[in-house]
Amino acid sequence: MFSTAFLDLPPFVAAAGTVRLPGSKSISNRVLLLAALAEGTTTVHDLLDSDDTRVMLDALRALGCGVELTTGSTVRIHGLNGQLHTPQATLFLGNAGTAMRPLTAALSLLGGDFELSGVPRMHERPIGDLVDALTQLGCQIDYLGNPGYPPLRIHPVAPAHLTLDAPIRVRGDVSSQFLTALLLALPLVAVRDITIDVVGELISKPYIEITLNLLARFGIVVQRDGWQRFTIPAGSRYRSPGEIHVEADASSASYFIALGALAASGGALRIEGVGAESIQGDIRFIEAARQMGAHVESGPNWLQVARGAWPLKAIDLDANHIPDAAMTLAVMALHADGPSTLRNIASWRVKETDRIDAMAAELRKLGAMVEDGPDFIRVHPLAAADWRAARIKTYDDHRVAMCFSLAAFNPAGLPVRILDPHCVAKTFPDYFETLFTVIDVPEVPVICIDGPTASGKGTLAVEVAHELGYHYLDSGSLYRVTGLATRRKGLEPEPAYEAEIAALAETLPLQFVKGKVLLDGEDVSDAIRTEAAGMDASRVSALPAVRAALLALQKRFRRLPGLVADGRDMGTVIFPEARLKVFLTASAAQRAERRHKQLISKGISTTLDSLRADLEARDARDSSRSVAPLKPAQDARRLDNSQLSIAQSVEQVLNWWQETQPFKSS
Ligand SMILES: Nc1ncnc2c1ncn2[C@@H]1O[C@H](COP(=O)(O)OP(=O)(O)OP(=O)(O)O)[C@@H](O)[C@H]1O
Ligand SMILES: Nc1ccn([C@H]2C[C@H](O)[C@@H](COP(=O)(O)O)O2)c(=O)n1
Repeated sequence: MFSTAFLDLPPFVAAAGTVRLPGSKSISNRVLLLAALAEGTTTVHDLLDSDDTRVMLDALRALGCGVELTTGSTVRIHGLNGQLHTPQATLFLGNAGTAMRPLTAALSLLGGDFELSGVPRMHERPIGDLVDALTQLGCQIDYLGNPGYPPLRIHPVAPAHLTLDAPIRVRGDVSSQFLTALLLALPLVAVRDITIDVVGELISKPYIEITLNLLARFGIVVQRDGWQRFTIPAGSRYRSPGEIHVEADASSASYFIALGALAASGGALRIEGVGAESIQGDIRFIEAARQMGAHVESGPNWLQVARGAWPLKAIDLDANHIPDAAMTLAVMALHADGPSTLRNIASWRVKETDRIDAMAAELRKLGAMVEDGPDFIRVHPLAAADWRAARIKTYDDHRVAMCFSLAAFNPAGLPVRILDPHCVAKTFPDYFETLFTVIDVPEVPVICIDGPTASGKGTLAVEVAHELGYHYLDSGSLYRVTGLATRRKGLEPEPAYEAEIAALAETLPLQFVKGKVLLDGEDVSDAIRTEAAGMDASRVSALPAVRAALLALQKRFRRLPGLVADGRDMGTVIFPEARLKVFLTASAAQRAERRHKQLISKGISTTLDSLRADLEARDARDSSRSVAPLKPAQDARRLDNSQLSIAQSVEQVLNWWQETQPFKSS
């Protein structure tokens, strides 16, 4: 997951390959609650691991439910059988509507003292209609902040004091989660038939279908009269199905379906974990994508997508049945042959953010003309000349972030900056990493930092890579490991052994794991950092065959979203086309002092004078060798950091990097 302040996506040109999607959030959180309320143990496979499921799991633990995390994405839930072990708890539910709404209903009926709160946005998301419905039953719930919104306090009520004989009326036109919450919770008290009447036109019906489907898996068969009346039969009891598999998230599939529809070439994009037969309503995104021209095939638990019509065909769609996935259509609409309108999407306004406002504002930043109203959005296509490189605000809304990643696919070849990319953790923590496995870009960005020993290249490069979310290549470590392997083989790091050393370098069993350097599984991170190892590295690095042997390995570090590489010849030989090359220097006295401090802090005793002599000897060898000598690239920016702190050096390089980017500071 990217925890950086922003993530820059270079322009995409093609997409192909296979992605496996994480489990559905809607199914995961419903299954967790049902498993917790049920009798027996439920093993849940392919559970989504995300912010929203984590708050649900934490809440269940706080309520005394046994939660065992087994392998990977499998969780075992020991059901409470409708009886609370802990009738008092304070639950923080983040921004997870799929936890807040159903838990409010279930805990109101279970009899206990509870406080439910969330992040500030959760306290702006309405819950009054659900609280009103529960109050009709006799539940006692207080608002701790604004009436109609969390946080809430739930007071215990004896089952005998609940009024179950009259139909419970609940509004269906604000959020279908209110009805879902009642359907999931009312079997707890079904000593008689309990009827729910929906007031107003029920929105997002497919989500109710998921609820009914999963209730049936847990032994509750709800009788339905159209979409207006639902009856939970007397004597309903939750029974664990034993094992249950969570389908991959159909809403998450929408980004990859769109990608397949947008990708010009490169073959088809295969999506695994969800197929057209899915129980999730958002799978009907396929119909909308096909309507726009996408070529979509499906089989059991898979989808395959390729570009069909181009430009895409504009649509005018009542998107009430696919509220989440429909956001993806708004970005696809930029490539359509006319304006596209998404209607009946008022629920967008009460989601993680006001999604109509958010989508309109960010699409406009890309240069698009957008019209919007209380329950619709109309997006006009964007001509190549009108696209702008935008910094996309994500409003702590995972779907805004994921949708706008698709804007990196544009005819103008412009990058997109996604601000606060970590918001995808709500439902798809590895979204960007997954995206990077299937997209093709003309150029993966590289920043080169070259310079003499102890100038601070490594420190600077690691920090810059961290700020940008880029990969890091410490090319010196490759020569250092080669030097170590040379010694271990009983060879001298000299020209006489050039061929043998090059053969060693070619097949180094090297791994970089969590900042450690492993040689054949052994952690050699400290062994390669001694001054003697540095000297050996310098010697082997002067051998042309060794440099050639390490060339391909270094180039393989260039992966999305970008690379910061440090060494001696990053800008001159390995990545000569890099947009930013920095040649970092500091006075010999400063460098010797820094290295001295560094070694002392590691418990290695040495003297300043010997260190200075060593580093000057190393600089001389590195600069005078015949192949790839240490020297600034012609277009390198020089930075003498003798008088700069590490933070100042990092800031300078990041500023230079920003200067190479087309983003306006809007
Ligand atoms: N601008 C700076 N101001 C003060 N100290 C710094 C600065 N940059 C780096 N240092 C310190 O100098 C020491 C050497 O830095 P670093 O290991 O990053 O250098 P290097 O150029 O990568 O060395 P080598 O080429 O030998 O691997 C570290 O202890 C680091 O914290
Ligand atoms: N791109 C590179 C990186 C390193 N070397 C050589 C020369 C150095 O003295 C030695 C150790 O590098 P360090 O870890 O100090 O950065 O490796 C090189 O020739 N080319």
